[in-house]
Amino acid sequence: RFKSREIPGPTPHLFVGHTFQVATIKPWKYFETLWHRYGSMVKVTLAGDDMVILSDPADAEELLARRARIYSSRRPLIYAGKYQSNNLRLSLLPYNDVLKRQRAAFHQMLQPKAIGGYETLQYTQSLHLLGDLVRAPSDYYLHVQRFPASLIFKLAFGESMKDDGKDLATAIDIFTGFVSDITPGAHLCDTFPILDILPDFLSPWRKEAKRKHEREIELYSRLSLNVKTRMEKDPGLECFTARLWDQQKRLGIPDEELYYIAGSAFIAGTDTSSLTLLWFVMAMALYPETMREAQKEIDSIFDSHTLPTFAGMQDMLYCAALIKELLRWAPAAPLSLPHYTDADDEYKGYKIRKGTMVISSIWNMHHNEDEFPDSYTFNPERFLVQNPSSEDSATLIGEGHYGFGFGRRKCPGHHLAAKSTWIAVVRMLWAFNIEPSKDSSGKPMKIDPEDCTSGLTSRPKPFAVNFVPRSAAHMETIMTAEDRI
Ligand code: HEM
Repeated sequence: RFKSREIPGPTPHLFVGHTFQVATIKPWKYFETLWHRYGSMVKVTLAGDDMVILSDPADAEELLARRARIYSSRRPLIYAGKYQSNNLRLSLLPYNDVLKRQRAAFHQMLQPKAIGGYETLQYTQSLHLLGDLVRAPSDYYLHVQRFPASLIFKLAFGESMKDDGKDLATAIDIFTGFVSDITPGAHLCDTFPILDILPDFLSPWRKEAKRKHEREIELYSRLSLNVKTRMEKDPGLECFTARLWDQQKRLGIPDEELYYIAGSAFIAGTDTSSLTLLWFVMAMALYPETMREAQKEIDSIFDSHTLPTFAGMQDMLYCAALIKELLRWAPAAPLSLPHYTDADDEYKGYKIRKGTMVISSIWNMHHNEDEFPDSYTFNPERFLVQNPSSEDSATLIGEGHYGFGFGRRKCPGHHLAAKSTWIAVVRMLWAFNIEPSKDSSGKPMKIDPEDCTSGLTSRPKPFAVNFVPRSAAHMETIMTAEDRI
């Protein structure tokens, strides 16, 4: 059918292809070795299915953005079987009408014009983060994750997340399960669909998928129905789920789909944003010079009696560069999310078949030494530009790296993520020095960026750091501001 050549790649094993190599931990590391050996387009197979790994952003731009008509699909997990999560969860939907209406709903909530209205909430939640860090600095790992979770929870459901931590724990559990389920090669039945014909008693994964679906739908439906009840008393209630209920009839959204749209916002936004902040804490402990440089800039605008606000954002070029570098150095989703082709295609003389899984390796793109010299070092200076364009800072934070993906499936939350990360980072650096903890002999304890989780997203495992207040005046400002709300 094709006149063109096959994309280079390692020779597949009989029947299983590269299933067992790809499924090893940190697949982005395996793909990094393939990139160095075979070049920026590599093909591997999972038991007959093609997987193409892109390591050059120009190829990803051409295929996933310019040829988006062919390259924007996704595939439900065979593993999840008949459970609704498969055909309702935005990030797994093929390119169809359900996806278009879900993305339109997300766009309404997350477009730049809308997120300007969320600043007050970003101030309150980041102030709570500072307060938590003053009261219990050793629990930083939890506080830092709680900040985006409580922010997005309030945006999605119009109320504060309960203090008992139960909803947060369930959410962390849901996205931890999801990111491991969707990792290429994670479940054998997704690699060998033939296994799906086995009866239930030989298919333990079906029971597990059912249990996960029930827990998700319990959380999402409880929260969404609660919004509906509150809207009866308060028709002007402002939140994403309230707008979804308003539009339900017009857009023809069934109840279960509505629950999943609301829940997806919470889950997709929380995991990526929270782990990005954990990487930030690690970067500051590893690169104290960078921390001091950012603090110099922050101090030139906000004294110890003034909590940082977005008013300084446009002028704080070093902090903007630091956040870009954070998204480059530690991409939340090192392999983005897979895109699937809906038709045969040819590119650069290579054949790409219908049904191919196309992976943009953000990890490899961010380690291209020509574009990012000394790429394993955290160095915001690489993003410092003399003449920034007139674009707003939240837009600028999303540029110059590939951390939010490509084309029609690009992250719809990137403006919100840029601003939330900015306020949390700037306020933490304004208030604290972040330092590695010392062992009993007074030596700084080892912090290793390689010690991180593996899956679709990657977060550093807990590491020992101290949040040291920069002055009594800073702490006083935090406490007084918290008392006022
Ligand atoms: C630092 C924070 C974040 C990072 C690094 C990030 C990164 C990504 C990436 C790489 C993708 C896949 C893009 C592709 O397929 O090409 C994605 C998809 C997605 N993101 Fe984000 N994201 C972040 C925050 C958020 C937030 C705050 C929200 C919502 C409140 C969100 C909602 C989504 C959704 C719904 C998708 C799936 C889109 C689709 O399948 O069409 N993300 N994100």
